[in-house]
Amino acid sequence: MTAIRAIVTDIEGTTSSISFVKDVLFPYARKRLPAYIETHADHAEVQHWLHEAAKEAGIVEATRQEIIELLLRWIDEDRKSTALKALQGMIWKDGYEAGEYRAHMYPEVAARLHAWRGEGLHLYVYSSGSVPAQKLFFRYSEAGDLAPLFAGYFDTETGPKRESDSYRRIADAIGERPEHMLFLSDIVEELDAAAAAGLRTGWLLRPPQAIPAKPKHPAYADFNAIQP
Ligand SMILES: CSCCC(=O)C(=O)COP(=O)(O)O
Ligand SMILES: [Mg+2]
Repeated sequence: MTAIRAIVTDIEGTTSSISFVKDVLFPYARKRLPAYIETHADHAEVQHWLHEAAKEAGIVEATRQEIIELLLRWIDEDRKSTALKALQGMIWKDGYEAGEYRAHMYPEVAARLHAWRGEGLHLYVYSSGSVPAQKLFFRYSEAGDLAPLFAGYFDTETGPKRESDSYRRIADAIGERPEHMLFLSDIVEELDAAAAAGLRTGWLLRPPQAIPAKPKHPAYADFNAIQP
């Protein structure tokens, strides 16, 4: 079998629990988003993402209040909007820096990432969370600063996670052939897209989820079960 040289990992449901994202990060951003936008309305980056959100919603002219309500609705719907994710990331920064939370890591993840890195594998992240949010997530993790382990980060600016072209772009960006790359995720549609681009796949089915008798992708209960 072709050697794996690069591992690309999803975050939510793969390295970390869905509940940390949904029950800690999303409510933190939801509570602070209206005030954050009001107080940062003259910041170029905030203006850019508010404009992108309006464009995504097909709104030609909107008041700031209407955009805020739109973004709050998208948080509730867990919409994987690049604009929303960028704004959420800016808000989460304050919470990490103030020590209000640290990113959850499943217990074996940090040691396994260190081991893979020690074996010479190159590690990357591909998540719907913005690249700045991903960097904060691994920098302020429960298992310490894991950010130095990663050679690169990709978000939906590279493309949607359920489209195979996104994985081809990641392969091009890191200069690796798809068959030497392993993509880890909890979402079958993401794994299908990665496999269609020629990547190897690993399906994380964290307990209490059961591993099916004939899984559609190689399936693992945790990172220790993966042998790249
Ligand atoms: C990077 S931190 C927050 C994660 C997030 O907002 C999200 O939508 C996670 O999606 P994933 O693609 O990692 O399942
Ligand atoms: Mg996921």
